[in-house]
Amino acid sequence: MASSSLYQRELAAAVKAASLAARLCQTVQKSILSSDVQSKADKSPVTVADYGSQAVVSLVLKMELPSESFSLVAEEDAGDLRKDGAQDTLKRITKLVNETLSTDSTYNISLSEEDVLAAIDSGKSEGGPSGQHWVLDPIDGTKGFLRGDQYAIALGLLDEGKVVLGVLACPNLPLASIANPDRDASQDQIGCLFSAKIGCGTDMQLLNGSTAKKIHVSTIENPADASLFESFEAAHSMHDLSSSITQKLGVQAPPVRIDSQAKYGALARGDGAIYLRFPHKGYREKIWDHAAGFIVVSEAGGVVTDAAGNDLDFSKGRYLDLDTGILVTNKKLMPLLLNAVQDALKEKSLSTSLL
Ligand SMILES: Nc1ncnc2c1ncn2[C@@H]1O[C@H](COP(=O)(O)OS(=O)(=O)O)[C@@H](OP(=O)(O)O)[C@H]1O
Ligand SMILES: [Mg+2]
Ligand SMILES: [Mg+2]
Ligand SMILES: [Mg+2]
Repeated sequence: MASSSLYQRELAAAVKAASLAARLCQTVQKSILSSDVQSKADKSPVTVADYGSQAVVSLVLKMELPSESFSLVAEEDAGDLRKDGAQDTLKRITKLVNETLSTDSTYNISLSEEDVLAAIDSGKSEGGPSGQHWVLDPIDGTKGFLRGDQYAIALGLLDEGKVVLGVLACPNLPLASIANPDRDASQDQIGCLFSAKIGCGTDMQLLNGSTAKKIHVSTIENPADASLFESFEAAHSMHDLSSSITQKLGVQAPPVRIDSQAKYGALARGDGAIYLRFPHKGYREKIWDHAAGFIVVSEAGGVVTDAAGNDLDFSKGRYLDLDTGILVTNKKLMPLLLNAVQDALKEKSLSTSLL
């Protein structure tokens, strides 16, 4: 067990940063305008909320931890916002950031557009195996955010290449199990925050501030009783491959498809027992898409590996170097899951070599 005071200030700062960023995202999601959505060079969407959330997290961490050196590896950068024609968008982001920070009575500041650009661009660190680095996905699941579905603000801290704490704010995740088709959605309390610190377990609280309780992964041992999470977007994970794996395992329930690292949070509290992610060939996973989710699941008693059963290595810079895909489940099911994955991958490579 790690000492309970280790990383305590950092965890409190991370919870505050992610909660304020979630507030900004909720404001934007309520009033999403098509002009708020831009397309990055790789055609993926980015919104005023992605930029605003990144600025808020960066500013709050710096204000809460003023004496510490600051390194942030984050998804977005302000390059497009500095271009001609982006002035109105930048104005809107700056207003949103100032309004969000002013909801916390301890902050009495007014940021300029240049301050906001600088806060966004402070996320350009390369990370790596030495020292401490914050890792941020300001909105994970931007497509889900745009659809009004699940998304997460995902913030982790690396120390000497290892994830030592993580916070996942999931503004649209119900408190009740997301995998239960019989739940009455109109009765749901919505908005969950997961937090984990190395050696200290995982907590969940309502985003609006209820007291935290410890959560644990599912104790299911028979794969027939397990349910599966996977990406909502088929472009992000091969649904046919996870379907052949779950057939081998005898999983009965249909897959639950939700966006973002909300899948890690839902698995950490036992809503489902397996999360499979198989990106199409050539895609390289980024550390911000997994760091917070990884520790939220690990500290809740779960296991996260690549498709060959190797631990994830967050010390290699902005990308995760891994074999084929990501598997998440409890300790009892992992050996069975690994066998099924290996079999399904062998069959897939045989069938493609016959084409
Ligand atoms: N081609 C491809 N393959 C795999 N993954 C990709 C791909 N393209 C994008 N991404 C990343 O997926 C992140 C969204 O997470 P999920 O796949 O879990 O959710 S979703 O179902 O796609 O909404 C998403 O995170 P955000 O950009 O933060 O939304 C991306 O980092
Ligand atoms: Mg993105
Ligand atoms: Mg992401
Ligand atoms: Mg993102």
